[in-house]
Amino acid sequence: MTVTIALPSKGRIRDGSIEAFEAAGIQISAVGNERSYRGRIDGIENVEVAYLSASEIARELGRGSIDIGLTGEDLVREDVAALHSRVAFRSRLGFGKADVVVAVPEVWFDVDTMADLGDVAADFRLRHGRRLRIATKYWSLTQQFFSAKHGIQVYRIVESLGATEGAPASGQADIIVDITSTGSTLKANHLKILTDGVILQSEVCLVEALKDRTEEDRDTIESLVSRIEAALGPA
Ligand SMILES: Nc1ncnc2c1ncn2[C@@H]1O[C@H](COP(=O)(O)OP(=O)(O)OP(=O)(O)O)[C@@H](O)[C@H]1O
Ligand SMILES: O=P(O)(O)OC[C@H]1O[C@H](OP(=O)(O)OP(=O)(O)O)[C@H](O)[C@@H]1O
Repeated sequence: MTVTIALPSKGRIRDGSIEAFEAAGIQISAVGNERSYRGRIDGIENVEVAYLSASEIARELGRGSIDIGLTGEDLVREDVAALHSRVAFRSRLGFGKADVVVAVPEVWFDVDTMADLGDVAADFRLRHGRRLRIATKYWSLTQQFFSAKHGIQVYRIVESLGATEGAPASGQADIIVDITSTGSTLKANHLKILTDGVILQSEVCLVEALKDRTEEDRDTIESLVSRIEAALGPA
């Protein structure tokens, strides 16, 4: 059998992923020409490398169509349903760090916590004739955090696939749930993070799809995981 390992083909976590493999002494060579989206690991016969986008890696891990992948924890937690039965986070790799946060307009002076926001959400329809709108691409993380964790049930998610921080100013939403690293985009858009509004501290992880495997494939995976862990640290 063949073990398929997926690495980001582009974007902000691509270079760090390649460096992680180099640090572990794992050499990848392209199959076919230099622009090929498939590769092999030198010295290990039964491994195929697939280059996919960060969010495709999360999705394919959930489907079990790849065996291991390097991608952001936020994307895996957002995209994979029944997470614990489908994937295992094997190592946290220490790069691609960013927080998924709840942010509200700075001018909401009396709203600093999720409890304050819960009060606002409860009164919103009475005051404004509609539910509180949250702009985000993180539907699932938002629902888990608002409904399951904080018991806030009355809100509406407005899907936003880009420039989410602009949604409150443009009137498309009231508040946002988005990723932040330096905080400068939030600041530029006059938004503040609620004091208990950090939903997830994400970073790039080495993630394994949970499925039945031959002993040889399991050994191959364990050997790759331990080489990367030795170079970059365990989960
Ligand atoms: N400042 C940041 N802004 C957005 N994402 C960040 C940031 N810092 C780290 N990340 C992480 O980078 C990952 C997304 O990377 P990137 O946006 O490059 O992917 P992509 O290839 O564009 O994704 P897609 O699969 O949607 O095309 C996420 O896991 C995210 O948590
Ligand atoms: O906290 P900061 O350091 O300001 O980073 C956060 C911002 O960076 C990303 O957007 P980016 O402009 O990179 O575009 P993208 O949404 O296409 O990834 C992300 O979506 C946030 O908007």
